[in-house]
Amino acid sequence: MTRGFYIGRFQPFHNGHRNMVARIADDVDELVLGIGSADDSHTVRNPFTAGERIMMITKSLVDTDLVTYAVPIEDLERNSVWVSHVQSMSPDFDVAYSNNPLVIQLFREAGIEIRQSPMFNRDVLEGTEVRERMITDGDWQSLVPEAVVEVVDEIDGTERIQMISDTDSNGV
Ligand SMILES: Nc1ncnc2c1ncn2[C@@H]1O[C@H](COP(=O)(O)OP(=O)(O)OP(=O)(O)O)[C@@H](O)[C@H]1O
Ligand SMILES: NC(=O)c1ccc[n+]([C@@H]2O[C@H](COP(=O)(O)O)[C@@H](O)[C@H]2O)c1
Repeated sequence: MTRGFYIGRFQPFHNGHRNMVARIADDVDELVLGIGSADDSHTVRNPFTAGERIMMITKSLVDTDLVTYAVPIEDLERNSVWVSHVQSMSPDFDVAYSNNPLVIQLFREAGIEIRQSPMFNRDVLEGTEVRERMITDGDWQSLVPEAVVEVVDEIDGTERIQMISDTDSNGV
């Protein structure tokens, strides 16, 4: 039995993430999805709470063969102890997945196997692009699983991000 760990902010969970999970499913039996920056929400870069992101992920992955767990991971001031922090919150895992250079470096230094995947259609499958389209009333729905559209609608997510973008000067 192999268990993987895939960390991301998932703001929101989009089709690039969904494709990455499908690819990871070829390697492992179980997958822990780490909800990064779990303590952040209601900003333009991190509009959704950890709980809302867990809803998006759980509902998007109901039809996968994998056993999945979503675990919130708060940010820390110290990168040097971040991997230990992740391990303290997550079920044990054999291999980690990320395309983020800092995350890759930190897992490597901790002696944990880390695998990257190709980027899927990265010109549009990017959280920043999805959030930008939400703010400008563009077509963000085609970039995310149907279940994410339903969750964003349930929580009035586009109204939230549009309101925040008027007051949060930190950009998308
Ligand atoms: N289109 C994609 N194909 C494959 N992997 C992706 C894709 N988009 C993001 N990832 C990877 O998924 C992980 C989590 O990504 P993250 O939640 O930061 O999304 P993002 O699209 O990079 O978002 P943002 O634009 O908000 O920074 C990272 O390792 C990231 O490189
Ligand atoms: N020191 C830290 O808290 C630390 C270090 C590396 C990554 N992270 C987090 O891991 C996640 C990585 O996900 P992304 O690949 O989506 O950026 C982010 O939430 C990021 O904040 C945190």
